[in-house]
Amino acid sequence: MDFDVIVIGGGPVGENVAWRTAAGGLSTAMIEKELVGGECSYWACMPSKALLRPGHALAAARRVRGVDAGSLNPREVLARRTGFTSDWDDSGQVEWAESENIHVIRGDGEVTGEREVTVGGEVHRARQAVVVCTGSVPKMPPLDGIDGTPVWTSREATSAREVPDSLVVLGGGVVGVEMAQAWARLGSKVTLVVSGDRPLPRLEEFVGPLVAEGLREDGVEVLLNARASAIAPGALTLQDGRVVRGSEILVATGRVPATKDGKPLTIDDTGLVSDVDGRWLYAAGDVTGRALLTHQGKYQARAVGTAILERSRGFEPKPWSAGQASADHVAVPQVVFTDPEVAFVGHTAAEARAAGREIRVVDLDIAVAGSSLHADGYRGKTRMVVDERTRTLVGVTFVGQDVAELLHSATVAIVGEVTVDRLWHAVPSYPTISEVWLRLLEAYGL
Ligand SMILES: Cc1cc2nc3c(=O)[nH]c(=O)nc-3n(C[C@H](O)[C@H](O)[C@H](O)COP(=O)(O)OP(=O)(O)OC[C@H]3O[C@@H](n4cnc5c(N)ncnc54)[C@H](O)[C@@H]3O)c2cc1C
Ligand SMILES: NC(=O)c1ccc[n+]([C@@H]2O[C@H](COP(=O)([O-])OP(=O)(O)OC[C@H]3O[C@@H](n4cnc5c(N)ncnc54)[C@H](O)[C@@H]3O)[C@@H](O)[C@H]2O)c1
Repeated sequence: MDFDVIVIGGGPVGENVAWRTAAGGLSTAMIEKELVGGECSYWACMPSKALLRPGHALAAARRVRGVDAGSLNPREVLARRTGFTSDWDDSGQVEWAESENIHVIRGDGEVTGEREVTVGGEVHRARQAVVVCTGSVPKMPPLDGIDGTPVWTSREATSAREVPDSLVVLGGGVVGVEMAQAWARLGSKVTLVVSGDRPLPRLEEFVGPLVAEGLREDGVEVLLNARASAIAPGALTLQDGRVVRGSEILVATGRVPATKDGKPLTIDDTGLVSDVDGRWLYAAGDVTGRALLTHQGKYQARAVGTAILERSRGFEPKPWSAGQASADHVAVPQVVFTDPEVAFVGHTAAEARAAGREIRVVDLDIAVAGSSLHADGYRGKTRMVVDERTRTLVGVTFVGQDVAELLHSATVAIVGEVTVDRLWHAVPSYPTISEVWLRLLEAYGL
């Protein structure tokens, strides 16, 4: 069949591209080989956060004197999680797509020529654009025995129907720390194997140790500088000869783009794939390797959808217009949903220095009236990285209970290029944790 736009991959990113082009009047098909809604809805963001939230609610209640906190009921927690995945049934999302005039095609889509996509032997043509939104897949480390050993990936870790007695988690990235805490709080005996000196190594250096401390308080054994060399059912061998055992082993050592060669599709800010002539092939989301995050992929999707529509009408999108994902370079926000929570946006101090910026770093404990009311003995830290030349923020990190909702303030400040002098006039309400902004600016010297 012929369409104006063909989107390959019906995850959150593909859905958003298709939604935008269909709403703009372009006939749009979306091809999905598994479940419409993608990784995020069924095996990633939603079920992982559903597994974490009950434990966080309980921990929060226990930190307020006078509250008689109960305990977790793992069966109910798992049932609530399953509710968020609609029991791995995508009929609701298919219904939504069709109600938005998106033509859903089931099957494995492949680009077989210019503006041509083949699904199950049937060739479809796109008059305007083909958009690749195929996401990413787990990356397996080169360990002896990895091929013959059944392991958990993030899929099993988010969809398991029972709490394993014990769990070994290999990899101290975001998936590793979130799933280690979720399953530990549900009663599993968890060992987290981290190859470096701290988990979350790409974040500000104070983040990983605080998260490791939180995990240890939940009974997780955190092994640092522990390099794995071999794997067998229920046993992970480290390079120093130690063997770590568990009823399941979760391999959480990163993801690779879902392309034939595992390489990302490099794009410009309108989503056009580099080195392809004719301006017809676009990509967005995890497959581009830009930021493996649902919200940022959906932002790219909105840019791609807008760019396709504008080009179909003879216009060229400009930087920072809705047709370009300009913020990808300056302000990608992310929350790690552990307890303590980690929320950060923009560049770390190390990244800013490496980029040659003249910066000033302000570090503070989160210790304001709002935090002390929020939880007895509240512990948290924050860092603000300021470009001294423009007096604007380039990065902000918060670590502590319930800091996630603080993050958007930092994102707005960075994207808006608000100077610290003007930020001074954004008065945080008393007594909220946002008062930490005032303390940061005072510590900066205002
Ligand atoms: C455990 C875990 C937790 C996460 N938690 C968060 C979080 O809290 N917040 C956050 O922002 N991000 C989170 N992420 C990242 C987030 O899941 C991804 O960034 C997001 O799913 C990317 O969306 P996407 O549409 O690009 O890809 P996907 O969600 O992977 O969707 C791609 C879709 O394309 C389909 N597909 C692939 N190839 C083809 C083909 N050839 N033909 C047809 N269909 C195809 C796939 O079946 C899939 O449905 C998490 C990831 C993991 C693993
Ligand atoms: N809350 C969220 O936003 C959220 C949650 C989960 C995942 N995600 C996204 O999904 C993506 C994938 O997450 P991830 O945790 O799989 O990847 P990651 O890249 O964040 O972390 C992988 C970790 O594994 C380590 N590692 C790699 N090879 C190893 C080996 N052989 N032995 C031991 N450790 C090894 C790496 O040093 C790294 O710290 C992330 O980029 C993240 O953006 C986001």
